[in-house]
Amino acid sequence: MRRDYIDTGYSPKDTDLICEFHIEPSAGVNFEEAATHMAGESSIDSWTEISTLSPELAARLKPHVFYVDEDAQTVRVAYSEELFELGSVPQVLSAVAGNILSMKVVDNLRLQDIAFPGSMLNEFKGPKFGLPGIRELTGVQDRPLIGTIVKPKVGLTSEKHAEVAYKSFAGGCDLVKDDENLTDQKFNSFEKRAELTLKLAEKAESETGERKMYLCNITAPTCKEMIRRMNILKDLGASYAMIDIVPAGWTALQTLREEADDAELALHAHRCMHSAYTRNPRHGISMLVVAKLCRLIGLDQLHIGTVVGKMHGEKHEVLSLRDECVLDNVPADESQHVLAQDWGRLKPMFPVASGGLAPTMIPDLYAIFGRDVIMQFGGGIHAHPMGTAAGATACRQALEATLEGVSLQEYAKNHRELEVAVDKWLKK
Ligand SMILES: O=C(COP(=O)(O)O)[C@H](O)[C@H](O)COP(=O)(O)O
Ligand SMILES: [Mg+2]
Repeated sequence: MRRDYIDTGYSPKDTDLICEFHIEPSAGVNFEEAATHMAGESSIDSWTEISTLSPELAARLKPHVFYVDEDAQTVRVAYSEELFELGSVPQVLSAVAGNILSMKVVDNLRLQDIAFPGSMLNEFKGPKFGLPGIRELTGVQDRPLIGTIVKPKVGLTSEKHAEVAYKSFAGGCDLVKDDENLTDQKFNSFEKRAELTLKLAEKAESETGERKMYLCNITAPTCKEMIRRMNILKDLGASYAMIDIVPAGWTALQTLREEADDAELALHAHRCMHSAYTRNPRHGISMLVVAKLCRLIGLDQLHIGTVVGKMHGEKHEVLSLRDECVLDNVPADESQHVLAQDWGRLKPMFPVASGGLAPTMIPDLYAIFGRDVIMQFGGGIHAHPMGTAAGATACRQALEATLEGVSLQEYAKNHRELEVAVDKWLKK
């Protein structure tokens, strides 16, 4: 292992890929030793001196640990772009989030953020629709979008699934999605579900005069099957496809983005399983990195948390995720371990807030996110005492009240569905 990776006098080149790590050395290992091993193992080196690593090669490709803050247990590393297959997310992760997470010299190690150089951004398509394109597609320009997830998560027949989706659309939802664990089960085959639900989405469109988007889950055992399902949606006239990004994997996402380009399908990124590596603030990979990789590859909308719902995610973290989705230029924020990122030509993604939400939380959600958010209510719609359609209507009424600056209680006086939702969910 070379000893010259710590290099606080180094100023990163514009073409360098920069990573910020949280690093906790194991007992008996000093901080710089751990950082040195981490830098070497994530680039060109091994655990011991290797005769095959010539000084010339090392000088060209060695990483530079240019920022070291032992008190904050934080280092930043600049990597030459030559170390990477510029258009490959899997290869980047194999380098900067691969072996190093397993090393004995650290007790904990977390990849907090990656700042991508322009040379890498140019290798990726980014979102095809993105936030502006989704507003175009749905015809909803000046308010948050309201979505639901058909519940129960799984178990309904295709006919029943389509019926629940129709009621959600008719009641006022802009989007209806499959749940993350519904793909192609015997009780509800992908093809039958897609066909029946898209037909009823169309019916709801003609009845309501509003665009109605069905997000069918194309997560599949192989990329070939995923693409076949995507093409079925395209042939059925769908506008969207949904994918479980973590179980499906990064190669699948890059394949999907390539194939979806001609299919003109907006891509909804469900992030189930992300907590396997994002939840521990001391070890793993941050959700910020996941979000940035999704924008780089080109998903159009991404779950980022709710602050007020059932899933973990503090407000500052959720807002950092929101900014990374929507801003063209993200400023550095040391307190949140966010590196500066210029997104160049890559479009913004639509943030999605979902998980444990009830219609009565809409004022809080709007206060947190503003207009550019997709608010998704699963139980919050399908547990409404008057049924699914009323649950969706209660969400639209709560949103109308919020946008008009009227309290829910006031607005509920002449909006029955909201009144029932307030009785059920507003903390007394
Ligand atoms: O089905 C739901 C929410 O259903 P419900 O509204 O009934 O809780 C989603 O899978 C979660 O939002 C995922 O969490 P996250 O959005 O944090 O990834
Ligand atoms: Mg779900």
